[in-house]
Amino acid sequence: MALQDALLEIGSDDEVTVDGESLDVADILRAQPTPDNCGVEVTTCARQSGWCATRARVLRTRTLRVRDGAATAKHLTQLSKRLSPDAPHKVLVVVNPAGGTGRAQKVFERDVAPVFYAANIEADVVVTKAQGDAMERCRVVAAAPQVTYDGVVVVGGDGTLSEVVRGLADGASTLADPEQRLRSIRVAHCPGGTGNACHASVASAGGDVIGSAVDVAYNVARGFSCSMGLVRYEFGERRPPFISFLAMEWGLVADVDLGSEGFRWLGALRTTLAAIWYILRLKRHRATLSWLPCTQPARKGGLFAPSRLPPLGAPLPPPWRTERRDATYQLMMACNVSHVDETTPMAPAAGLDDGAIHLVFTRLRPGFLARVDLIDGFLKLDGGKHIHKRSFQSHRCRALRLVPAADDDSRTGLDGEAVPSGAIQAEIFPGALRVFCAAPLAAARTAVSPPERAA
Ligand SMILES: Nc1ncnc2c1ncn2[C@@H]1O[C@H](COP(=O)(O)OP(=O)(O)OP(=O)(O)O)[C@@H](O)[C@H]1O
Repeated sequence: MALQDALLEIGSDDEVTVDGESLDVADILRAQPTPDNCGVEVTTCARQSGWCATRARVLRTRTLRVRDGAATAKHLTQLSKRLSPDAPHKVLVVVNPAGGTGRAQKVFERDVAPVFYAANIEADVVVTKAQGDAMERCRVVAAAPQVTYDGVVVVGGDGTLSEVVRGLADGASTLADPEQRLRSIRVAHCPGGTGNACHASVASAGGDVIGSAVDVAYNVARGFSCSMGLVRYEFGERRPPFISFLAMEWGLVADVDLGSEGFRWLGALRTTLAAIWYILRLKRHRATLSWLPCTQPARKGGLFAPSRLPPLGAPLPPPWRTERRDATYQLMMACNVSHVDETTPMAPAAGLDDGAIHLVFTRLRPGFLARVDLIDGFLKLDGGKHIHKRSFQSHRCRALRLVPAADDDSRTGLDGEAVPSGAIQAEIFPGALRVFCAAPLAAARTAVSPPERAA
């Protein structure tokens, strides 16, 4: 094996240098001595540097000169392990070959599997064959008497992740301590779908590069994780509750997302064209919207307990706030995370576990000016600047209720999936899930934003 003409040294303070240049121990995934013991083979996953680099992490293996290969490799391995005591040993990887533009399998093989191999993580890979596969597999995993996997890594879109989260929650619900079981199986989202909202929200909160599956795989390999809230949507007698990690969409946004399902082959262009189409033929969406402001921090726990909300149909006591009955809206989103796809921070202020649902809606006077305003809002979505427009209202809340008017036929979507329209209400459960994330986010204490003052 050819040795590179670079010398690796470990200083007395455990600082590692290669030809005098500092090497971050946290970037080292593997270190092995060469057969002649004159070198060490080091695999790193470090951020690219240089003016034309994207900053995304890159896996790289180099063979470097050292004085004692075996001793150096052992020392490096110890230093690296000390930094990641929670690194997973075994994970379940769920790949959806039908997600997005069908690149998930390639993303896994090219970007994720080599990182797991270098980090010595055992991976059981499930390639889904149809809708529901991921949910069923995760249900079985979470319901098992013993935890088999330290984490589930999704390579697909938000639809697949939604199946994984709901499957884990459903499986965990059969056990005596479902909340503990759900939190014990950490989840990661590698971008392999169209929207990849969860990935984008976690990456943007942790300073990772949005769209980089290598960054996600590195976080998994290191075992860094943080808490994330989940939202439980209730439909009364109509159907069982829905556990959501992402968002509820209603009105124009639901039309754009759900109404353009058949045009997935257009990629990101699908939503742009659909937005123009649905804004031009703007519909009236009428409903009664109420929410419980964040006057107190949300209570921990309770995701698997009976609902704490007043039954659907029962009046809402103060401090619930209600907009006008059967008011006209154009769009309404209730976001649990900041992004609704890789380029759209619909609720830019949303933290991963800030104990709040971020409501965003517009109530414009129907007409030509409403269309102009909405197009302007959509153009500002990329930078999250829509939120500064007067027409876009945003509120942080712990719970919400949406009751469409009797003659309203607007679509409703949960985590990108169409659900039957009708009255719906929801509550946030902070800290219900753990997700793999970048080191700074894992290190930061769970920041629950301060309560809003009562209106
Ligand atoms: N082998 C398969 N064939 C067809 N559909 C599948 C298959 N495996 C999973 N699915 C379903 O495909 C749907 C969409 O997948 P996914 O969410 O991964 O991609 P996407 O919709 O392109 O991305 P996003 O949800 O981020 O917009 C999911 O609801 C999932 O259940």
